[in-house]
Amino acid sequence: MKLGYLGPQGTFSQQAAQRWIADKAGWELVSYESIPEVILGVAEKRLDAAVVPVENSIEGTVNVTLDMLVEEKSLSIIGEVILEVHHHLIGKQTDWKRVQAIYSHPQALAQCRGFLRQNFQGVSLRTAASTAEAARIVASGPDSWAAISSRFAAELYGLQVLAENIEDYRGNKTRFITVGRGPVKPTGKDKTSMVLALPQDRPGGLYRVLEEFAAEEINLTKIESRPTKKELGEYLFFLDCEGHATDPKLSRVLDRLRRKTALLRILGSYPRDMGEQK
Ligand SMILES: O=C(O)C(=O)C[C@]1(C(=O)O)C=C[C@@H](O)C=C1
Repeated sequence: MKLGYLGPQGTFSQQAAQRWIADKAGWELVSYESIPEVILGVAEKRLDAAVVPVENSIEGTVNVTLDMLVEEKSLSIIGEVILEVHHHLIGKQTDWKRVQAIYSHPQALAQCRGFLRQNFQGVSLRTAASTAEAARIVASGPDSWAAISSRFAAELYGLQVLAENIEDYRGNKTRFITVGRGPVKPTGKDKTSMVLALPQDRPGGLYRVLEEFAAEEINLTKIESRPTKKELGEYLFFLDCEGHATDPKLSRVLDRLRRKTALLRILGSYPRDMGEQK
């Protein structure tokens, strides 16, 4: 079975993918160059599943992942991995004064924005397809280039560490989801993700959705809105809650929501990552 991830070797996505298969047999990892390509790989059945980042504790949602989940209707979420993310400034040499360009993935640059503003004002910030790709670029470029990447990538691409743990807030975590083909059996410690649209713009529309979760005492773990892309001010709502869609309480809620929404799609019920969650 093939599990896709955002490569090249040494990305946080690879670490998350390795965590997801740690207790499973028969999976091999396949590297892709972008998040859309890896998700399409699953939709077009070249892959059995893929691990992709969906949100970060500092920078928020990875929009492309949510958008592709809506577009690719054959996909469902079958797992999650929460990873602690520590960024390091790495390069061919360790003198900060010689750094003229810093490469990284936009999410990583954003997670270290304060550090960069304080210490590298005026230095050119350049985006790369992933943190490991940034390390790879720096390894084959001049000494004045540096990358924001993981320690693992530094070792892999033969680079040195100029500064450690440069993320702007401690406890930086990224949540990844495994996108594949469902359904997944209940484990008793599950989470359900869904996307919905309200029938019309009227007072209390979202409240009437949320009251159903409150009535059954179901804990919501996330709510997020994304534009429908059709009309300014029109939104899709992404909700995550505790429980499996087949649990009696949650399936009662979902039945009632079907009558209260213009669109309701269950993106998946899957085991929660309890590993790094407090
Ligand atoms: O570039 C990587 O290493 C990735 O796996 C991507 C990614 C992301 O898009 O959020 C994953 C974890 C970190 O939040 C930074 C970058």
